Amino acid sequence: MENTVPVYILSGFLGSGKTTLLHRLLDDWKEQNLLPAVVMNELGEVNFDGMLVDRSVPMAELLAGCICCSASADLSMELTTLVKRDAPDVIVIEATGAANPLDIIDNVTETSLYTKVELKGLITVVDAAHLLGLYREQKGATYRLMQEQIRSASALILNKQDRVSPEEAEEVQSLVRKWNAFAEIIPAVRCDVEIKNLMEAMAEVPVTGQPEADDDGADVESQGEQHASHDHVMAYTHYFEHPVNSEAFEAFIKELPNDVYRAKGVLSFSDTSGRFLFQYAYRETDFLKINPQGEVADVAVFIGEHFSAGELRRKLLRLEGRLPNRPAAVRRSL
Ligand SMILES: Nc1nc2c(ncn2[C@@H]2O[C@H](COP(=O)(O)OP(=O)(O)OP(=O)(O)O)[C@@H](O)[C@H]2O)c(=O)[nH]1
Repeated sequence: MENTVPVYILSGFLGSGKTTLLHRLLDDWKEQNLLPAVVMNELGEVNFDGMLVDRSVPMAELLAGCICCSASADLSMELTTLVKRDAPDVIVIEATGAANPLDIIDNVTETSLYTKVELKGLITVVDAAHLLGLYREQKGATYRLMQEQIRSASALILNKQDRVSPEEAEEVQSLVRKWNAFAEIIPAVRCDVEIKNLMEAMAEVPVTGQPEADDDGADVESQGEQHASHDHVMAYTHYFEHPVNSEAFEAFIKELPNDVYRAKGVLSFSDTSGRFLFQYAYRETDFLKINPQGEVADVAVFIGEHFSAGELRRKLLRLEGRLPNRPAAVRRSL
């Protein structure tokens, strides 16, 4: 097909490194004088990742919902609008970490029936340490979703190699190979991969959206539960009215329950100047000093399963020196 815009999907569980890879892809395309466009999807109400993307990159945002179910009609519309309005050379879709890629594949291929887009690849970024942890625990829904994301990939980045030993790296690689016999597996730290090799590897593997069933029969089970696999994922967004003490905030993050597996936010601290983008993924925290453009509130999003949003809210209000006016649950129902 001529004059079609290649589309790449970035998949991978929450916090695995998709945005880290996105920046590397964008830099590479810009170096080649190509105009990339981005579709970003977040479970929360705020697009923190988008704040760090160069303003020259056309962007569509699908917020407060998962692209693979509630936002799927919007995805087609956003793709069509981007192509018509910005004429990009390439489009990359960063799905939420809770998304099942099969639905996104369906959506993009359907869009290509009436808009000149062509799905060229699906890159799944895997947090090697997190996957190994879940494999050892055989932990339910998240583990199955990760399997699904790995099976659908046309290239796999086995990221966060700095968090596993060489023996564990080998163990996780053979596990991933068992679930996906075709995709190139590229081990990486901070998704530092040769983009040219990544693109060439993907060109060899078609994106079928029809993962092979493996010998444990888990595929049949997970296909029947495509949406159920992440229905239980919830997000709580907290808007700050006052700066918080940085040490007290770090202590709060350290004590987050295991059911909160991802958090991000923009914060001002009472004991240090400037504003910070904070990231929390699988018990690791990063703070990056930033200077957001335009109006950006101090806000944090917490993502996980079955955690008490009311409890988090109360703790954060205490950190801010505000007393809770009323419990979060009551507030939502008004
Ligand atoms: N230790 C370690 N941390 C990493 C690596 N790659 C990324 N990170 C950090 O992991 C956190 C999550 O990275 P992101 O690139 O934002 O992950 P993501 O998949 O886009 O996250 P969601 O959009 O929330 O699903 C950030 O704090 C990164 O700096 C790695 O190889 N090793």
